[in-house]
Amino acid sequence: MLRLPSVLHKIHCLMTKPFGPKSLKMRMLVAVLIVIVAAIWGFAVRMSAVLQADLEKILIAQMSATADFVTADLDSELQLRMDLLSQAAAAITPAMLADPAKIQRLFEQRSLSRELFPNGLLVADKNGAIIADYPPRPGRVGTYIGDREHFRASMTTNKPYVGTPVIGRFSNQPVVPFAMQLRDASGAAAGVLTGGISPLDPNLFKFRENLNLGMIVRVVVMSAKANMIVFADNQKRIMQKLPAKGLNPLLDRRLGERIEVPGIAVVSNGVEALNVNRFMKTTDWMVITGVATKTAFAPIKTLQREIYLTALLMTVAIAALLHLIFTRHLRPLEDAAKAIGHMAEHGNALTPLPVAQDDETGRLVNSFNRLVVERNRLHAALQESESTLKKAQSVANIGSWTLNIADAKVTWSSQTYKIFGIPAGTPLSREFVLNCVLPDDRELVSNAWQTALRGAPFDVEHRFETAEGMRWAHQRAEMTFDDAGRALMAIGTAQDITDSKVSEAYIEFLAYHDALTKLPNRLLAKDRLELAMAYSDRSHAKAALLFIDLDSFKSVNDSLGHLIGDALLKAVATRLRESVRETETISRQGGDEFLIVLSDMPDNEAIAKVAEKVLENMARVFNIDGLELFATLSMGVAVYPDDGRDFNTLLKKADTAMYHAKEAGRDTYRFYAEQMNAEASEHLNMRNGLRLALERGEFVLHYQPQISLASGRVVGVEALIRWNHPELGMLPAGSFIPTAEDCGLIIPIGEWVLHEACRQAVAWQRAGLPQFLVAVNLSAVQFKRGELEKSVGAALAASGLDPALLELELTESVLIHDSDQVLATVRRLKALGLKLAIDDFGTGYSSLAYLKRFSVDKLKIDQSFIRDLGSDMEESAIVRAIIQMARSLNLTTIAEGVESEHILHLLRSLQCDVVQGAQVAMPMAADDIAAYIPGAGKMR
Ligand SMILES: Nc1nc2c(ncn2[C@@H]2O[C@H](COP(=O)(O)O[C@H]3[C@@H](O)[C@H](n4cnc5c(=O)[nH]c(N)nc54)O[C@@H]3COP(=O)(O)O)[C@@H](O)[C@H]2O)c(=O)[nH]1
Repeated sequence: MLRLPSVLHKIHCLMTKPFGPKSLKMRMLVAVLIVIVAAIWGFAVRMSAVLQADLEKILIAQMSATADFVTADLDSELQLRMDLLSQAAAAITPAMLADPAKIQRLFEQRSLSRELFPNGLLVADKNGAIIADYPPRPGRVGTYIGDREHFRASMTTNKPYVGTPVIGRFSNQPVVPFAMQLRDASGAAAGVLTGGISPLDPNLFKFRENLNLGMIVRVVVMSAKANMIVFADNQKRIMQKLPAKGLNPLLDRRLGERIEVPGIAVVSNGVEALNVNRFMKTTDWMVITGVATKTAFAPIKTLQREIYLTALLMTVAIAALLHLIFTRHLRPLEDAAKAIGHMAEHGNALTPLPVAQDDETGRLVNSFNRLVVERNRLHAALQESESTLKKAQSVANIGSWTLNIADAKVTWSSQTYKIFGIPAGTPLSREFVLNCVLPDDRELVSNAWQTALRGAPFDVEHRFETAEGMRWAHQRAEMTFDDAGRALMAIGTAQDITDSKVSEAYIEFLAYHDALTKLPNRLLAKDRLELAMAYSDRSHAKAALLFIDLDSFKSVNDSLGHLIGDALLKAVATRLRESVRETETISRQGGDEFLIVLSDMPDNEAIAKVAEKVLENMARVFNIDGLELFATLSMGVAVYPDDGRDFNTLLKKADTAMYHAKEAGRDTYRFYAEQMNAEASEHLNMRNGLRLALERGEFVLHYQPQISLASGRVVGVEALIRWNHPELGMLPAGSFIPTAEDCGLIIPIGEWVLHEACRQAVAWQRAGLPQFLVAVNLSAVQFKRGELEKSVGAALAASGLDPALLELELTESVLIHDSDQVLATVRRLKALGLKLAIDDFGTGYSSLAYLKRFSVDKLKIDQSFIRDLGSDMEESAIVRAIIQMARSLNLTTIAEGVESEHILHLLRSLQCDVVQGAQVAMPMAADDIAAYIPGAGKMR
């Protein structure tokens, strides 16, 4: 598309070069001049031609009249001589032929006109010998003329005959001979009478006297038969031969066809002449009268010159006049063109022009002015959109570029310079641009370019170096082609896609790796195990999958927070990596679970060695954020091909083996054994069973009494859930609570426990039992996911139990989390008026701070300390410290797992407040409590 300035420039050029080949004025001038000059000159030429034709006609008429006159005159002269000769011949009798003297006398008596035949008369006998002459000349008689043409012709005809001019044998001058046959008595030719006259004789060509031939008219008489000129104005030409055939086509035609036609021809003296011809009646002679055209047309030529000169003067005058008119009328147009040209050449802003007159030019300028207004509006809009585009490109980090194929000229937008880290304005070339591409990617870019030259879209991603390091660019271009399919120009964009490339790479990395530890994920582990299995098939070695689960990681997470938990996981990943060959794969499954893929293992012993090394490495203390932590793990091992031939089977079996390692006391590993499989299915069955148990009401609560050491009375009971399994009988809480926590069923189960315990407590009171606390265990899961306050409130409301008789047992890990949410929940629970006991106290991260903050009422010292109380000094010290600390905080202490009198005694000496355990009473059904309490009114 032409841009407006270039269009303006063209208009300007056309208008401001008035005599250039593209000048409108010149073209109009030339066009009008052609019309006028054609008319003038057409008229002049036509007039000149008509005049010439008319003059020609007049001349031809004049020539014709002259020719007719000359022909008639000459015919009359010849006829006169032929008649005279006939009469003379008739007078010569046959007898006179026999006696020539008589003929002589006859000539003398008759005195035949010498005027007509100045050259005299001759009589020849039939043999051609002259027998008489008049006037007699000595020596003439006896002369032979039988060879003359006129003699021979007359011997064959009985008519007078005009012969071919010859040179007279006696006069030695040209002679026109006349001849008449003489006959004998039998009428046969007996001789010839001849008479002669010179062609120069004025008596023969008398017309000369009667013709005012003037200077211009010429007369020529010629004999076709004799092929010579008989008479001519120019005497030298008399008896000359006629022009050879072809030299004068008009003459050839006249003589050949014997026609009388006027015409112009170049005659034998080289002069062009207009002439007419006539044939004589008395002989074959042809008379031509003519006039030299130069002379004849002289007057008309002068006239023609006058006409042409007038036409020329008129042409010049009209041209000048037209030029003046056009200049005057086109001036406003030229002025407008100059002004437009000025704007175009100097890049001035386009401004409307003054309108000089109300005609086509005025309308043109008006249209231009409207165009200027519209163009200025569009220009402003374009500038705005260009600036928006520039901003958008800058935001999107997109630059643009062009490449002219013919001269390899490259242009870059400022953003493109910025993207490639090259100072704006640096001269560019195709080579320079290619050199910006990282050497490794140049072939890729070149190939893409070559393909684009053949019509495919140019779309390539490549790397390039900048001062800040390697970056990625995405270049796209569209090519324009000529009609022959040759590439002309490429217009493209360049975008810095480094960020998206990095993200892409990270996303790709994340598809196969764990974001936290950067270890391969399950997918990649699967892939690696499959490679290891394929290798084993070839090498007859073994492969192994080690399933690792950290022991007690949950409590680390719960007690120290996720940040520490994450840091520990990363440190564990490093330890695992240190434990195996570099070629082995370590993978994180999520949470605290890891996999190790071992390949090329000769036997199980080698696999066990790796497992032991892992455990050994884990035994060292971890320093996480200044905290010294110990982490152990449980590991299950499945071996290929012994335990399975695919990833999923091996994973399942390694998982099962890992559970067995856990059950075996943790911090150990187990190879998979078939027996384990059955147990794993049992675990699975249990989940389903728990769900059904809740629906079918198979849960029951047993209650374990808690006795005050001071009073010996039952001060409380701990509600402990039991599953009355239809096939397996009464199952203890420890056998299914962890599974219920795992699968989330602990929420509805926990709610049931709360309702049931509260209901039972009220039932006991109603049955007249003394008041005592009912302690209900709460799982951390309930705290996190359940709506605990609602459940507790609902249980209290439903049962009508006094909240002061309800005690909730929480493990330390719940409180240690110390989040605002936990604090708020605990405070709201406490606000209900119930009691709070810390279960398993001493096993976690015991802290005085949270005990105060959460307004804890009771510490329940863990069984593990109580069990070894008598034998282990350290444990005794711990129990003592806990009891003293509790006293200082005004908290009640309760010892659980009291199994002997000895321990009971020790606890009493340590001033523990309450005891619970086999030594006192094992958990029992609700009905048994009613029976137990009155009897146990006082402890022994
Ligand atoms: N969230 C809930 N947890 C519950 C619930 N009911 C029980 N539990 C928790 O399950 C764990 C195991 O409980 P259980 O199998 O019921 O064992 C309890 C007692 O039977 C047992 N015990 C009591 N005295 C002795 C003894 O002298 N020796 C000995 N070896 N064991 C004894 O101790 C368990 C009570 O422990 P604790 O809660 O720490 O007081 C257990 O952690 C229960 O908390 C429930 O409804 N919800």
